[in-house]
Amino acid sequence: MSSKVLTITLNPALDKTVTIEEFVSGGLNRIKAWRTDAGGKGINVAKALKHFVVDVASWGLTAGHQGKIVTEQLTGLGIPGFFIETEGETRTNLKVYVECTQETTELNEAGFTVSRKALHEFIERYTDAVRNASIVVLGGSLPPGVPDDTYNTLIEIANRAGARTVLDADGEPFRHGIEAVPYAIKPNIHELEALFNETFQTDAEIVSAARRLTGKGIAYVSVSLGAEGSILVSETEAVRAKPFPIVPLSTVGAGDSMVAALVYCLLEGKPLVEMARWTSAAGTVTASKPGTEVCTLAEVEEKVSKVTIWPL
Ligand SMILES: Nc1ncnc2c1ncn2[C@@H]1O[C@H](COP(=O)(O)OP(=O)(O)O)[C@@H](O)[C@H]1O
Ligand SMILES: O=P(O)(O)OC[C@H]1O[C@](O)(COP(=O)(O)O)[C@@H](O)[C@@H]1O
Repeated sequence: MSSKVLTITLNPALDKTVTIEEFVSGGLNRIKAWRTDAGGKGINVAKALKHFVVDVASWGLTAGHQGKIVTEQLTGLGIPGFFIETEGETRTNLKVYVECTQETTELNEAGFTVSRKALHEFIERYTDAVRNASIVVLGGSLPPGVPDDTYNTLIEIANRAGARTVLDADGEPFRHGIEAVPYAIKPNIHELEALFNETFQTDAEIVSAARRLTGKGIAYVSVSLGAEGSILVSETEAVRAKPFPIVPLSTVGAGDSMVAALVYCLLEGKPLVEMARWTSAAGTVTASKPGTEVCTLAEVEEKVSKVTIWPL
């Protein structure tokens, strides 16, 4: 394994997106259109990085027939993958897009139960692989059987190997992962608030929360704010990005596209202001696409100048 970027998805999914005109709670909802896409945070990051012509490999755990569909989709996209098989079945994550509100509602399953043997084997192979990676992206929920401190373990291994890490997770796995000091993180505002058990009303409050994290040694904290855009913070700079208007078709994968753009900017050595533009443009382009379809390089390049940026 010698890919420059390694993305890790311990809880992959087959994302099933259904489109309905309006949602009738407690009634019959007829599906107008549906599609399935390989999903899970690291997998989506790999899909976007492949579009960005970055040398990327997608690693993780998998199970069952749906797992084969996911890995076959990755192969079809030309993304090298390595997935340890475990018992059970890869989850289906249902995404409901309601046309009249232009909102996406997500119903994510817990995932397969992972044996100690499968996890141990994965960590052994990962330890070898990170020696050749320049950036490691870790993202998403942890399936049953995978301890909450697993991202902490994986980040420490990558740190020791000299690879930069990017973490995008939630709850306890996120909290533990942060203790290992990843190079960059991309919480959405809800994940940031849950981490500190506080609510943040203003940009200044978000920057000050992010600075508590850069103070621990995390180089970049990118906080996404849905349709409101994002805030990118380093130890010395903070920038607010406001996206151009779109018709949202599915916001699924928007956060993952931001992570992919962040990785791309790190590899390209772009300054923080450019990173803020690229991450915002990538997330917003993906939010304008159906299902778990992610932005391409040409689409993002066309939109970076349309992002409004100001310093905080
Ligand atoms: N409705 C929207 N309109 C415009 N841009 C959006 C919309 N939803 C998401 N985005 C873009 O995608 C980024 C990530 O979205 P967000 O929902 O915050 O992330 P996550 O998917 O990780 O929860 C935002 O910062 C923004 O740039
Ligand atoms: O592991 P989790 O937290 O359940 O999230 C998995 C889901 O998140 C996604 O990776 C999308 O994430 P983002 O919308 O944050 O980019 C889906 O493809 C997948 O169904």
